[in-house]
Amino acid sequence: MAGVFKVFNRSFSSSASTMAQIKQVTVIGSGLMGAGIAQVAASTGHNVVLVDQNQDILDKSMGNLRKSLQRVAKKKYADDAAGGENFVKDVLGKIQTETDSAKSVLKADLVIEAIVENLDVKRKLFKQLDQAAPQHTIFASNTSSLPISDIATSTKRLDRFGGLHYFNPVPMMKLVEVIRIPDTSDDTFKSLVEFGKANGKVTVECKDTPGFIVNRLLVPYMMESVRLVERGDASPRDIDTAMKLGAGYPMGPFELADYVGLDTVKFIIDGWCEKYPDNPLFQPSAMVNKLVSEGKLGMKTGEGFYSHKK
Ligand SMILES: CCCCCCCCCCCCCC(=O)CC(=O)SCCNC(=O)CCNC(=O)[C@H](O)C(C)(C)COP(=O)(O)OP(=O)(O)OC[C@H]1O[C@@H](n2cnc3c(N)ncnc32)[C@H](O)[C@@H]1OP(=O)(O)O
Ligand SMILES: NC(=O)C1=CN([C@@H]2O[C@H](COP(=O)(O)OP(=O)(O)OC[C@H]3O[C@@H](n4cnc5c(N)ncnc54)[C@H](O)[C@@H]3O)[C@@H](O)[C@H]2O)C=CC1
Repeated sequence: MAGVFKVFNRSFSSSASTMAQIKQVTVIGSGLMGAGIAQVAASTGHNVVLVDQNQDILDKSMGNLRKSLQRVAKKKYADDAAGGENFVKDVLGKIQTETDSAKSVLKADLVIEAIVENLDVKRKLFKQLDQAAPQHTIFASNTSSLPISDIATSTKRLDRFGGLHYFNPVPMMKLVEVIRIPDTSDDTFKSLVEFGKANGKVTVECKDTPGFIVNRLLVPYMMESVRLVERGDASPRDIDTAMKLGAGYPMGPFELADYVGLDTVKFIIDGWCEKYPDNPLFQPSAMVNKLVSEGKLGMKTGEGFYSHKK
């Protein structure tokens, strides 16, 4: 689409190769991923507005973000405690919090959505943001498993829509998958790639295909792990040990599921089961469903497949 839109008070044709320079970033959802994305964006010089449903959630997220920054500072400023403290202060100073999502996007060059993995909720949010955000604002979703097109069609800015898929924990994981839909303009796509690189990440490009690259391979592996347990073939602990020591993975699949969050895991399984009803791998997992119904969501609640209580 070759429309004309405003970038920093200048008019550009979206068909010209002039990328929007991204300085102001709004991150919606301040959970595991949103807080990590906000941290990395602010650490790399961007001004960030971090949004969630209420101030209590935001305060808790900012507490976690501060702890994560302190871990980074400890390494980066190993011999310079004052430098480390300044680093943490400077980064925190670049992050504002907000509970009104429409207000949060008024100055945004880029909005990254990292809310719950539910298509209707994401569409409802983007429809509202589309009316509030300036013309030039690019929208991106961090979805793990939903088609970007299904989210983007809730807006009228398909040419300024794409996927930016970060990995957990965002400050440590080096990859960002950049997803384009057929309508994503070249300028939008380039801006998203440049933003990923400006975050200090390696970017890979992928079409809007289920699970993109990493989750297309990771989800079947994790699903097969839970099937092994459900068939009584091996225990979660032995599978985790086997994959760490036999395949060199930093975490086994059950440790990783607890790390990702079993609520998010369940959203992914349920979504893929609905989309691929004939694939036995994506049938609901009784074990995951039981844990979620008991509120055992993994590390975030202190218990999942394992106990994480200190
Ligand atoms: C099986 C059940 C059924 C499943 C159903 C299937 C559903 C499918 C679900 C798919 C989910 C997909 C989600 C998604 O979209 C994509 C993802 O993100 S997948 C997750 C990808 N992530 C990983 O694979 C993580 C693997 N783990 C690791 O790389 C390491 O274990 C980790 C870096 C997390 C921790 O390292 P470790 O050595 O184990 O522990 P330390 O605590 O010593 O940390 C090392 C080092 O790192 C620093 N650090 C760690 N976390 C942070 C942080 N959040 N912030 C800042 N710094 C951090 C820490 O300080 C240490 O630094 P040192 O200087 O070395 O001390
Ligand atoms: N957990 C993981 O390892 C990964 C998750 N993702 C994706 O990132 C997204 C977020 O996942 P997590 O951070 O794990 O979830 P989370 O549950 O930790 O955080 C989600 C946050 O969004 C907030 N929220 C929900 N609806 C909202 C709304 N309408 N407006 C503002 N805030 C809202 C919630 O209050 C919560 O704080 C999902 O799409 C998930 O699939 C992507 C990569 C890895």
